[in-house]
Amino acid sequence: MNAFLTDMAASLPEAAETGFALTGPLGGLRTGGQVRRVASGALDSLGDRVAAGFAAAGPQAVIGGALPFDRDGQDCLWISSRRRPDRLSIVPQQPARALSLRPEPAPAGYAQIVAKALRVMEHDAGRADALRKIVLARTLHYQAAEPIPVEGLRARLAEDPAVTAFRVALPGVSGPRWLVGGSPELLVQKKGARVVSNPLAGSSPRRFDPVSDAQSCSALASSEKDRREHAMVVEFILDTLSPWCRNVSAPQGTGLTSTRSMWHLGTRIEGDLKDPETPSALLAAALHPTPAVCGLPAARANDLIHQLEAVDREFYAGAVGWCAADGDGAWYVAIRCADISGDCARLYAGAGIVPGSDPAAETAETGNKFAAMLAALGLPADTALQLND
Ligand SMILES: C=C(O[C@@H]1C=C(C(=O)O)C=C[C@H]1O)C(=O)O
Repeated sequence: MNAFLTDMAASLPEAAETGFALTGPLGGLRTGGQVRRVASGALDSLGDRVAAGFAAAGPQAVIGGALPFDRDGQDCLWISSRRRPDRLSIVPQQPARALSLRPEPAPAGYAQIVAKALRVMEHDAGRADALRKIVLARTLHYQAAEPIPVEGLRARLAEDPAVTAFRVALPGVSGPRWLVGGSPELLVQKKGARVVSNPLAGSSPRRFDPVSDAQSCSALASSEKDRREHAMVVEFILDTLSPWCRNVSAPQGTGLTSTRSMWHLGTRIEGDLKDPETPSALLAAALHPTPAVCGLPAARANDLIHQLEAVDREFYAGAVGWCAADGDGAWYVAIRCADISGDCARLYAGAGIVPGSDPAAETAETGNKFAAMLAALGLPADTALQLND
Protein backbone atom coordinates (compact mmCIF):
# COMPACT_ATOMS: atom_id res chain seq x y z
CA MET A 1 0.00 0.00 0.00
CA ASN A 2 1.14 3.52 -0.72
CA ALA A 3 2.99 4.82 2.34
CA PHE A 4 0.86 7.95 2.40
CA LEU A 5 -2.38 6.07 2.91
CA THR A 6 -3.19 4.14 6.01
CA ASP A 7 -6.15 1.85 6.33
CA MET A 8 -7.78 3.04 9.50
CA ALA A 9 -11.05 1.16 9.08
CA ALA A 10 -9.74 -1.70 11.20
CA SER A 11 -9.04 0.52 14.21
CA LEU A 12 -12.41 2.29 14.08
CA PRO A 13 -15.52 0.64 15.48
CA GLU A 14 -17.60 0.95 12.31
CA ALA A 15 -16.72 1.67 8.70
CA ALA A 16 -19.35 4.45 8.72
CA GLU A 17 -17.30 6.38 11.28
CA THR A 18 -14.74 7.53 8.78
CA GLY A 19 -14.56 10.43 6.40
CA PHE A 20 -16.27 13.79 6.39
CA ALA A 21 -19.35 15.63 5.17
CA LEU A 22 -19.96 19.33 4.57
CA THR A 23 -23.13 21.19 3.55
CA GLY A 24 -23.45 24.91 3.08
CA PRO A 25 -23.96 27.84 0.73
CA LEU A 26 -21.26 26.53 -1.63
CA GLY A 27 -22.91 23.09 -1.89
CA GLY A 28 -22.54 19.75 -0.18
CA LEU A 29 -19.96 17.03 -0.35
CA ARG A 30 -19.29 13.81 1.49
CA THR A 31 -16.82 10.99 1.22
CA GLY A 32 -18.03 7.90 -0.61
CA GLY A 33 -16.75 4.59 -1.96
CA GLN A 34 -13.54 3.47 -0.30
CA VAL A 35 -12.48 5.85 2.48
CA ARG A 36 -9.01 5.79 4.06
CA ARG A 37 -6.90 8.00 6.28
CA VAL A 38 -4.15 10.02 4.65
CA ALA A 39 -1.08 9.52 6.86
CA SER A 40 -1.17 12.40 9.30
CA GLY A 41 1.48 15.07 9.50
CA ALA A 42 2.14 18.75 10.09
CA LEU A 43 0.99 21.52 7.75
CA ASP A 44 4.39 21.92 6.11
CA SER A 45 4.17 18.42 4.60
CA LEU A 46 0.52 18.73 3.53
CA GLY A 47 1.31 19.45 -0.14
CA ASP A 48 3.46 16.31 -0.50
CA ARG A 49 0.93 14.11 1.27
CA VAL A 50 -1.99 15.41 -0.81
CA ALA A 51 -0.03 14.91 -4.08
CA ALA A 52 0.91 11.34 -3.07
CA GLY A 53 -2.70 10.62 -2.11
CA PHE A 54 -4.02 11.61 -5.54
CA ALA A 55 -1.17 9.76 -7.30
CA ALA A 56 -2.31 6.58 -5.51
CA ALA A 57 -6.09 7.05 -5.59
CA GLY A 58 -6.63 8.63 -9.02
CA PRO A 59 -8.34 11.72 -10.42
CA GLN A 60 -11.85 10.91 -9.12
CA ALA A 61 -10.65 10.93 -5.51
CA VAL A 62 -11.28 13.67 -2.99
CA ILE A 63 -9.18 14.52 0.08
CA GLY A 64 -10.58 16.39 3.03
CA GLY A 65 -10.97 16.57 6.75
CA ALA A 66 -9.57 18.70 9.54
CA LEU A 67 -6.36 20.68 10.01
CA PRO A 68 -5.48 21.40 13.65
CA PHE A 69 -4.96 24.89 15.06
CA ASP A 70 -1.25 24.21 15.67
CA ARG A 71 0.69 24.23 12.41
CA ASP A 72 2.95 21.53 13.90
CA GLY A 73 0.04 19.38 15.07
CA GLN A 74 -1.16 16.23 13.29
CA ASP A 75 -3.98 16.71 10.78
CA CYS A 76 -6.82 14.28 10.18
CA LEU A 77 -7.48 13.91 6.47
CA TRP A 78 -9.47 11.28 4.62
CA ILE A 79 -9.17 10.19 1.02
CA SER A 80 -12.23 8.88 -0.68
CA SER A 81 -12.19 7.06 -4.02
CA ARG A 82 -15.07 9.23 -5.21
CA ARG A 83 -17.01 12.22 -3.99
CA ARG A 84 -20.74 12.24 -3.44
CA PRO A 85 -23.11 15.15 -3.08
CA ASP A 86 -23.94 15.44 0.59
CA ARG A 87 -27.39 14.21 1.46
CA LEU A 88 -27.98 15.51 4.91
CA SER A 89 -30.33 13.46 7.04
CA ILE A 90 -33.00 16.11 7.56
CA VAL A 91 -35.16 13.72 9.57
CA PRO A 92 -35.82 15.70 12.75
CA GLN A 93 -33.97 13.94 15.52
CA GLN A 94 -34.32 14.48 19.26
CA PRO A 95 -31.08 15.79 20.74
CA ALA A 96 -29.49 13.76 23.55
CA ARG A 97 -30.70 14.61 27.10
CA ALA A 98 -28.31 16.99 28.87
CA LEU A 99 -26.73 15.99 32.19
CA SER A 100 -24.27 18.82 32.77
CA LEU A 101 -22.59 21.81 31.16
CA ARG A 102 -19.40 23.14 32.74
CA PRO A 103 -17.41 26.17 31.55
CA GLU A 104 -13.65 25.53 31.35
CA PRO A 105 -12.27 28.02 32.27
CA ALA A 106 -14.99 29.75 34.31
CA PRO A 107 -16.11 33.04 32.68
CA ALA A 108 -14.19 35.03 35.34
CA GLY A 109 -11.04 33.07 34.51
CA TYR A 110 -11.48 33.89 30.84
CA ALA A 111 -11.91 37.61 31.63
CA GLN A 112 -8.63 37.40 33.56
CA ILE A 113 -6.65 36.00 30.62
CA VAL A 114 -8.13 38.71 28.37
CA ALA A 115 -6.96 41.32 30.91
CA LYS A 116 -3.47 39.71 30.93
CA ALA A 117 -3.28 39.91 27.12
CA LEU A 118 -4.30 43.58 27.27
CA ARG A 119 -1.49 44.24 29.78
CA VAL A 120 1.00 42.61 27.38
CA MET A 121 -0.26 44.93 24.62
CA GLU A 122 0.10 47.96 26.87
CA HIS A 123 3.60 46.91 27.92
CA ASP A 124 4.53 46.34 24.25
CA ALA A 125 3.44 49.78 23.05
CA GLY A 126 6.08 51.24 20.76
CA ARG A 127 7.96 47.96 20.18
CA ALA A 128 8.47 46.92 16.57
CA ASP A 129 7.04 43.45 17.27
CA ALA A 130 4.25 44.72 19.57
CA LEU A 131 1.31 42.36 20.03
CA ARG A 132 -1.51 44.03 18.09
CA LYS A 133 -4.20 41.34 18.25
CA ILE A 134 -4.77 38.02 19.96
CA VAL A 135 -7.75 35.66 19.74
CA LEU A 136 -8.46 33.97 23.06
CA ALA A 137 -10.86 31.06 23.44
CA ARG A 138 -12.77 29.32 26.19
CA THR A 139 -14.67 26.05 26.27
CA LEU A 140 -17.77 24.35 27.65
CA HIS A 141 -17.70 20.71 28.64
CA TYR A 142 -21.06 19.11 27.90
CA GLN A 143 -22.17 15.74 29.25
CA ALA A 144 -25.27 14.06 27.80
CA ALA A 145 -27.21 11.09 29.14
CA GLU A 146 -26.76 9.16 25.91
CA PRO A 147 -24.56 9.28 22.80
CA ILE A 148 -24.92 12.56 20.92
CA PRO A 149 -26.52 11.94 17.48
CA VAL A 150 -23.83 13.50 15.32
CA GLU A 151 -25.70 13.63 12.02
CA GLY A 152 -28.85 14.92 13.74
CA LEU A 153 -26.77 17.67 15.36
CA ARG A 154 -25.27 18.59 11.99
CA ALA A 155 -28.74 18.70 10.42
CA ARG A 156 -29.85 21.15 13.12
CA LEU A 157 -26.79 23.33 12.53
CA ALA A 158 -27.51 23.25 8.77
CA GLU A 159 -30.90 24.91 9.34
CA ASP A 160 -28.92 28.17 9.35
CA PRO A 161 -28.37 28.88 5.61
CA ALA A 162 -25.39 31.14 6.39
CA VAL A 163 -23.17 28.34 7.74
CA THR A 164 -21.42 25.29 6.38
CA ALA A 165 -22.40 22.39 8.62
CA PHE A 166 -19.62 19.84 8.86
CA ARG A 167 -18.59 16.64 10.54
CA VAL A 168 -15.13 15.10 10.33
CA ALA A 169 -14.24 11.74 11.88
CA LEU A 170 -11.24 12.23 14.19
CA PRO A 171 -8.85 9.64 15.60
CA GLY A 172 -10.62 8.58 18.81
CA VAL A 173 -8.85 7.22 21.87
CA SER A 174 -11.73 5.00 22.92
CA GLY A 175 -14.46 4.91 20.31
CA PRO A 176 -15.75 7.32 17.69
CA ARG A 177 -14.82 10.96 17.84
CA TRP A 178 -16.10 13.77 15.61
CA LEU A 179 -15.50 17.43 14.96
CA VAL A 180 -18.96 18.88 14.29
CA GLY A 181 -19.84 22.49 13.64
CA GLY A 182 -21.47 25.17 11.55
CA SER A 183 -18.83 27.58 10.30
CA PRO A 184 -19.84 30.95 8.86
CA GLU A 185 -16.26 31.70 7.72
CA LEU A 186 -14.75 30.72 4.36
CA LEU A 187 -10.98 30.43 4.67
CA VAL A 188 -10.50 29.78 0.96
CA GLN A 189 -12.39 28.42 -2.02
CA LYS A 190 -10.58 27.53 -5.24
CA LYS A 191 -12.49 26.82 -8.45
CA GLY A 192 -10.44 26.78 -11.66
CA ALA A 193 -8.21 29.83 -11.46
CA ARG A 194 -10.60 31.73 -9.19
CA VAL A 195 -9.81 32.01 -5.50
CA VAL A 196 -12.16 33.49 -2.88
CA SER A 197 -11.75 34.07 0.86
CA ASN A 198 -14.36 35.62 3.12
CA PRO A 199 -12.82 36.51 6.47
CA LEU A 200 -15.02 37.54 9.40
CA ALA A 201 -13.86 39.46 12.46
CA GLY A 202 -15.77 41.89 14.62
CA SER A 203 -18.95 40.56 16.22
CA SER A 204 -22.19 41.44 17.95
CA PRO A 205 -25.14 39.22 18.89
CA ARG A 206 -28.38 38.84 16.97
CA ARG A 207 -31.41 39.98 19.00
CA PHE A 208 -34.89 38.52 18.85
CA ASP A 209 -36.60 41.89 18.75
CA PRO A 210 -36.02 43.55 15.31
CA VAL A 211 -35.34 47.00 16.76
CA SER A 212 -32.68 45.68 19.17
CA ASP A 213 -31.27 43.50 16.38
CA ALA A 214 -30.87 46.54 14.08
CA GLN A 215 -29.20 48.42 16.97
CA SER A 216 -26.76 45.56 17.55
CA CYS A 217 -25.93 45.57 13.82
CA SER A 218 -25.39 49.32 13.61
CA ALA A 219 -23.30 49.37 16.81
CA LEU A 220 -20.98 46.84 15.13
CA ALA A 221 -20.92 48.78 11.86
CA SER A 222 -19.77 51.91 13.67
CA SER A 223 -17.34 50.27 16.12
CA GLU A 224 -13.82 51.56 15.54
CA LYS A 225 -12.36 48.69 17.62
CA ASP A 226 -14.11 46.03 15.50
CA ARG A 227 -13.08 47.73 12.23
CA ARG A 228 -9.44 47.69 13.42
CA GLU A 229 -9.73 44.03 14.42
CA HIS A 230 -11.21 43.19 11.04
CA ALA A 231 -8.79 45.21 8.91
CA MET A 232 -5.82 43.20 10.28
CA VAL A 233 -7.35 39.98 8.97
CA VAL A 234 -8.13 41.41 5.53
CA GLU A 235 -4.62 42.83 5.15
CA PHE A 236 -3.07 39.50 6.20
CA ILE A 237 -5.16 37.53 3.66
CA LEU A 238 -4.45 39.95 0.80
CA ASP A 239 -0.70 39.79 1.59
CA THR A 240 -0.69 35.98 1.91
CA LEU A 241 -2.65 35.30 -1.28
CA SER A 242 -0.83 37.88 -3.35
CA PRO A 243 2.28 35.73 -4.25
CA TRP A 244 -0.07 32.94 -5.47
CA CYS A 245 -2.25 35.26 -7.56
CA ARG A 246 -2.05 37.40 -10.68
CA ASN A 247 -4.42 39.81 -8.97
CA VAL A 248 -6.18 39.84 -5.63
CA SER A 249 -8.49 42.43 -4.13
CA ALA A 250 -11.55 43.11 -2.00
CA PRO A 251 -13.77 44.84 -4.58
CA GLN A 252 -16.86 45.18 -2.37
CA GLY A 253 -15.05 46.39 0.74
CA THR A 254 -16.14 45.47 4.27
CA GLY A 255 -19.80 44.87 5.06
CA LEU A 256 -22.14 43.30 7.62
CA THR A 257 -23.00 39.63 7.47
CA SER A 258 -25.07 37.48 9.81
CA THR A 259 -25.82 34.00 11.02
CA ARG A 260 -28.91 33.20 13.09
CA SER A 261 -27.00 34.08 16.28
CA MET A 262 -24.29 36.61 15.36
CA TRP A 263 -23.55 39.73 13.33
CA HIS A 264 -20.04 39.96 11.88
CA LEU A 265 -17.95 42.31 9.83
CA GLY A 266 -17.01 40.43 6.65
CA THR A 267 -14.98 41.11 3.52
CA ARG A 268 -15.07 39.09 0.31
CA ILE A 269 -11.58 38.76 -1.17
CA GLU A 270 -11.19 37.52 -4.77
CA GLY A 271 -8.24 36.73 -6.95
CA ASP A 272 -7.00 34.77 -9.97
CA LEU A 273 -4.32 32.16 -9.40
CA LYS A 274 -1.09 32.22 -11.39
CA ASP A 275 -1.31 28.40 -11.47
CA PRO A 276 -4.95 27.23 -11.78
CA GLU A 277 -3.95 23.76 -10.53
CA THR A 278 -2.79 25.03 -7.13
CA PRO A 279 -4.39 22.64 -4.61
CA SER A 280 -6.94 24.35 -2.37
CA ALA A 281 -5.35 22.43 0.53
CA LEU A 282 -2.06 24.28 -0.09
CA LEU A 283 -3.83 27.63 -0.08
CA ALA A 284 -5.53 26.72 3.20
CA ALA A 285 -2.16 25.71 4.66
CA ALA A 286 -0.62 29.01 3.52
CA LEU A 287 -3.40 31.08 5.08
CA HIS A 288 -3.74 29.24 8.38
CA PRO A 289 -3.83 30.63 11.04
CA THR A 290 -5.26 33.99 10.02
CA PRO A 291 -5.53 36.76 12.61
CA ALA A 292 -9.27 35.88 12.84
CA VAL A 293 -8.27 32.93 15.06
CA CYS A 294 -4.66 33.62 16.18
CA GLY A 295 -3.42 37.21 16.14
CA LEU A 296 -0.63 39.53 15.04
CA PRO A 297 2.30 39.05 14.97
CA ALA A 298 1.22 35.41 14.58
CA ALA A 299 4.19 33.84 16.41
CA ARG A 300 3.78 36.04 19.50
CA ALA A 301 0.02 35.58 19.57
CA ASN A 302 0.44 31.82 19.19
CA ASP A 303 2.93 31.64 22.10
CA LEU A 304 0.63 33.65 24.34
CA ILE A 305 -2.41 31.53 23.38
CA HIS A 306 -0.49 28.47 24.59
CA GLN A 307 0.47 30.21 27.83
CA LEU A 308 -2.94 31.63 28.64
CA GLU A 309 -5.53 29.12 27.43
CA ALA A 310 -6.16 26.25 29.83
CA VAL A 311 -7.58 23.81 27.27
CA ASP A 312 -5.76 22.66 24.14
CA ARG A 313 -7.53 23.85 20.97
CA GLU A 314 -6.71 20.67 19.01
CA PHE A 315 -8.90 21.01 15.88
CA TYR A 316 -10.86 24.09 17.00
CA ALA A 317 -9.78 27.20 15.06
CA GLY A 318 -8.02 24.99 12.52
CA ALA A 319 -9.68 24.39 9.17
CA VAL A 320 -12.10 21.86 7.69
CA GLY A 321 -12.61 21.29 4.00
CA TRP A 322 -11.82 19.34 0.87
CA CYS A 323 -9.60 19.28 -2.18
CA ALA A 324 -10.07 17.48 -5.52
CA ALA A 325 -7.32 16.21 -7.84
CA ASP A 326 -7.55 19.34 -10.03
CA GLY A 327 -6.98 21.45 -6.90
CA ASP A 328 -10.59 22.69 -6.62
CA GLY A 329 -12.03 22.73 -3.13
CA ALA A 330 -13.14 24.80 -0.17
CA TRP A 331 -11.83 25.17 3.39
CA TYR A 332 -13.65 26.76 6.30
CA VAL A 333 -12.36 28.16 9.57
CA ALA A 334 -13.20 25.49 12.19
CA ILE A 335 -15.23 27.67 14.57
CA ARG A 336 -18.72 27.32 16.14
CA CYS A 337 -17.86 23.68 16.61
CA ALA A 338 -17.51 20.91 19.16
CA ASP A 339 -15.24 17.92 19.59
CA ILE A 340 -17.62 15.04 20.30
CA SER A 341 -16.83 11.62 21.76
CA GLY A 342 -19.88 9.49 22.44
CA ASP A 343 -21.96 11.20 25.13
CA CYS A 344 -19.67 14.17 25.76
CA ALA A 345 -18.71 17.23 23.80
CA ARG A 346 -16.29 20.09 24.19
CA LEU A 347 -17.56 23.35 22.69
CA TYR A 348 -15.16 26.18 21.86
CA ALA A 349 -15.58 29.91 21.27
CA GLY A 350 -13.03 32.69 20.93
CA ALA A 351 -12.88 36.44 20.51
CA GLY A 352 -10.33 38.83 19.02
CA ILE A 353 -8.64 41.08 21.59
CA VAL A 354 -7.08 44.39 20.53
CA PRO A 355 -6.04 47.44 22.57
CA GLY A 356 -9.33 48.92 23.78
CA SER A 357 -11.09 45.54 24.26
CA ASP A 358 -13.08 45.07 27.44
CA PRO A 359 -12.68 41.70 29.25
CA ALA A 360 -16.36 41.55 30.30
CA ALA A 361 -17.57 42.33 26.78
CA GLU A 362 -15.27 39.67 25.28
CA THR A 363 -16.57 37.13 27.83
CA ALA A 364 -20.14 37.96 26.75
CA GLU A 365 -19.13 37.75 23.07
CA THR A 366 -17.75 34.24 23.50
CA GLY A 367 -20.94 33.39 25.43
CA ASN A 368 -22.98 34.49 22.43
CA LYS A 369 -20.81 32.51 20.03
CA PHE A 370 -21.75 29.28 21.84
CA ALA A 371 -25.44 29.93 21.08
CA ALA A 372 -25.68 28.11 17.74
CA MET A 373 -24.11 24.90 19.04
CA LEU A 374 -26.04 25.00 22.32
CA ALA A 375 -29.34 25.41 20.45
CA ALA A 376 -28.42 22.53 18.12
CA LEU A 377 -27.73 20.40 21.21
CA GLY A 378 -31.26 21.23 22.41
CA LEU A 379 -30.23 23.71 25.14
CA PRO A 380 -31.38 27.33 25.47
CA ALA A 381 -29.16 29.44 23.20
CA ASP A 382 -28.23 31.81 26.04
CA THR A 383 -27.14 29.05 28.45
CA ALA A 384 -23.46 30.07 28.32
CA LEU A 385 -24.35 33.60 29.41
CA GLN A 386 -26.02 32.26 32.57
CA LEU A 387 -23.11 30.04 33.72
CA ASN A 388 -20.73 31.40 36.32
CA ASP A 389 -18.43 28.53 37.18
C1 LIG B 1 -12.80 32.73 17.07
C2 LIG B 1 -14.09 32.72 16.71
O1 LIG B 1 -14.61 33.57 15.78
C3 LIG B 1 -13.77 34.45 15.05
C4 LIG B 1 -13.59 35.72 15.78
C5 LIG B 1 -14.43 36.79 15.55
C6 LIG B 1 -14.29 38.04 16.37
O2 LIG B 1 -13.38 38.12 17.21
O3 LIG B 1 -15.11 38.95 16.24
C7 LIG B 1 -15.40 36.73 14.53
C8 LIG B 1 -15.46 35.68 13.69
C9 LIG B 1 -14.42 34.63 13.71
O4 LIG B 1 -13.41 34.92 12.80
C10 LIG B 1 -15.06 31.75 17.29
O5 LIG B 1 -16.23 31.79 16.91
O6 LIG B 1 -14.64 30.93 18.10
